Amino acid sequence: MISIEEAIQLVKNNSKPLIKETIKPTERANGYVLFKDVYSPINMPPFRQSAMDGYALCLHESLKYKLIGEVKAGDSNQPILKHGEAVRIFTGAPVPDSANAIMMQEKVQSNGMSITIEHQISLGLNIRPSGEQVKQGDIALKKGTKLTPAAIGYLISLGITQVSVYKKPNIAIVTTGNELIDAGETLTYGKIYESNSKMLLSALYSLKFYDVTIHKVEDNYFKTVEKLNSVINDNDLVIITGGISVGDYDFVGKALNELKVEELFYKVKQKPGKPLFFGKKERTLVFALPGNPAAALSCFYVYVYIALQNIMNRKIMELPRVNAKSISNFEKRGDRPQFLKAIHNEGEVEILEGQNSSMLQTFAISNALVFVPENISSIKANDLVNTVLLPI
Ligand SMILES: Nc1nc2c(c(=O)[nH]1)N[C@H]1C(S)=C(S)[C@@H](COP(=O)(O)OP(=O)(O)OC[C@H]3O[C@@H](n4cnc5c(N)ncnc54)[C@H](O)[C@@H]3O)O[C@H]1N2
Ligand code: MOO
Repeated sequence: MISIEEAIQLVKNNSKPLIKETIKPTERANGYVLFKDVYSPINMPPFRQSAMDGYALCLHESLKYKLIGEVKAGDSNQPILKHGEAVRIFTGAPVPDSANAIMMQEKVQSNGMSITIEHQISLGLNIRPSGEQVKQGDIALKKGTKLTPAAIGYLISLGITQVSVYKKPNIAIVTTGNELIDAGETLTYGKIYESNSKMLLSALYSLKFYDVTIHKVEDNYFKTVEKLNSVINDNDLVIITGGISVGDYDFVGKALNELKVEELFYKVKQKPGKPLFFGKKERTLVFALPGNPAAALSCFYVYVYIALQNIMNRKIMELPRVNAKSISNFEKRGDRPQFLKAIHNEGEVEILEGQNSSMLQTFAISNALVFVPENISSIKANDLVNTVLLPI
C-alpha cells in the first residue's frame, strides 16, 4: 500500500498531455486550447468605424461646418467631404475616407443645414481605425491560448468559423456489478440504483469534458475482460468503478492483469478509497475506483482530476487547498489519512456527520474535503485544517 503523496506523484508522472489535433466549430470550442496560431482573415474593424453618434468632419479652422449628408451603421455610401464639411454619422457606421474626426452630437448645435461644434478637436478623434484590433494576416490568437467566451466572440468577429484545437480525451466510464439497475426501473430485493456513472459523468461535464461514454458490465470475468479490452482500445482514459477489491466476484484487477495493463499502483493508504488502482496501456490511462460512491468521487477529485489537467496540458494540476479554521470536532479511527466531506465558507470549515464511503448524502451538500494526515488523530474546533476546495 502506497502513500497518498506517492500515488499523486505517480499520477502526475504518468499522465501526459494529449498532442492530438481536432477541428471544432468555433462556437463549440469554449474551454479548448488552440493547437495552432490563428491568423486574422480580415482587418478588425474592417473599415474606419465611428465610435460615436455625432458628426464626421473634414476639419478646418472655424467651428462651423456645412452639413452634406448622412451615414448610418450598415451603409456603404462614401460621401466626399471638402474642408469645412460634415456628415451626420452614427456609432458603428463607416467613416468616409475624407472625414478625419468625429464630434459627438452632445457637443454640436445643428440647424439642419450646418452645424457648430463646441470646440476644436484633434485629428482622428472617435474614429476606430481599420485593423485597430488586429490586421489581416496578423496572429489573432496564439497557439496554446485557452478559449474563453471572450475568445470565441473575438474569433467569430473575425469571421473564423472553425478552429484547430487540442483534442480533449475521450473517456469511458465503466460500472461493474450484478446488483446495479437503472434509476427509473423497479427496485427489487438485493438491487440498488446505479449512480456512479451519472455522478462521474456530471463531474466530467462540469470540468468541460464532454466526450464521455458509459458502459456496464456484470460480475463475470470473461465479460469484464471483453468490455475492458474494447474501452481501453477506444479511449484515452478509462474510469472503472467497483469490482476492484478482494471479493470472489471482484474481477476488475484480474481482467486488467489479463489485458496487460501496466499497474502503476494498487491500494493507497487513505480513507476513503483504499482499493484504488491506476495503470496504463500504451497511451490509455486506467483508473479503477472503488465502487462505494463517496470513495469513487473522492478518488476522482484527488487523483483523476490531476490526470485530466495534465492531459489538457494545464499547469496547475491539483485542486486548490487552503488552511481553514475547523468549526467541528472530529475523532479519526484507524491510521489511514482521511478525506472528510465538509462545507467551506469564508475561511471556516464544517466537517459533516456521516463520513462512510458508501454515503453520498453528506457529499451532496459538501464543497470541500478536509484532509486529515496520518499523524493527526483528532481535530478540535478552531484547529487549522488542510482543506481541498472542490470544483463545484
Ligand atoms: N475483505 C475486504 N473487503 C473489503 C475491503 C478490504 O480491504 N477487504 N475493502 C473495502 C473497501 S475500503 C472498499 S472501498 C470496497 C471497494 O470494493 P469494490 O471496489 O470492489 O466495489 P464493489 O464491491 O463492487 O462495490 C462496493 C459498494 O459500492 C456499491 N456500488 C458499486 N458500484 C456502484 C455504482 N455504479 N453505483 C452505486 N453503487 C455502486 C456496491 O453495491 C457496494 O455496496 O471494498 C470493501 N471490502
Ligand atoms: O476505501 Mo473504502 O473507500 O474506505 O470504503
